[in-house]
Amino acid sequence: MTDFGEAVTAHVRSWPKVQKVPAPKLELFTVRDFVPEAMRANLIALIDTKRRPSTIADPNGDDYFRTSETCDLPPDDPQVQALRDLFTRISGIDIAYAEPSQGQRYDVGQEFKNHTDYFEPTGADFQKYCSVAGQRTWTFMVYLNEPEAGGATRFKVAGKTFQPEAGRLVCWNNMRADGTPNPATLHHGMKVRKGVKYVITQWYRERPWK
Ligand SMILES: O=C(O)CCC(=O)C(=O)O
Ligand SMILES: [Fe+2]
Repeated sequence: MTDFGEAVTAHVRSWPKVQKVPAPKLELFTVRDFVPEAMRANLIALIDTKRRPSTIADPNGDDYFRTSETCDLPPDDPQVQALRDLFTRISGIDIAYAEPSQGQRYDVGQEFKNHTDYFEPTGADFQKYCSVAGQRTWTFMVYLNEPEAGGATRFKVAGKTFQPEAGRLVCWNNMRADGTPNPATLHHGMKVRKGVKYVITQWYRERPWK
C-alpha cells in the first residue's frame, strides 16, 4: 500500500474495537488492549537491557527537550516481530516502509516536550533524515505499562490527552490530505511523576526504509 492517506485510514477503521478520536484536522485513533500482556512484559525486559539516551533530529537548544531513554529493538527478536506483525495487520502498510521499532523508557521527571514526529522540511537535517525513505507518514504508539502517576500523551492542538494504559494503541496520520506535514499532530509525552513508563513507537515512511 502506498496511499498513506485514505487507504490506511480505512484499514485502521476496520480493526475491531478501534475508536476514532474526535479531533479537528487530525486522523487520530486508539485501540485498547492492542498488545497482549505476555508480549508487553517481554518487550519491557528487552528495553531495559538495551537503553541509551534519547535523541532528537534538529537540536533546538533545549537539552531537556527529550529526557527519556530509547532502545533500538532488535529486529530478529520474536516479540518484536510479533508486534510489527500487529502493526502491519492494523495499518495495512507494507513492513518495508517501517522504520526500526523503538522502545522509550521514562523515569520520574522525564518527558518528551511538545513536538511533531515528522521532520521539519526547512530543518537543517531534512536531507540527512529523509533523502532515502522520505518523510514520516503514520505513527503507531503503544503503552506497555502504566506509571503510578503522570506520563500522559497530550495532543495540545487537537485537545486530547491519553493516560497511559497498558496495551493501548494510539495512532495518527502525520500528513494532511495534500501530503504536507500536519501541525495539528503536535504532542507531548508528559513528565512521569511516579513510577516508570514504557512505550514503543513505530514510524512509517513515504518510501521503503531499505
Ligand atoms: O511517550 C509518549 O507519550 C509520546 C512519545 C512520542 O511522542 C514519540 O516517541 O515520538
Ligand atoms: Fe512523538
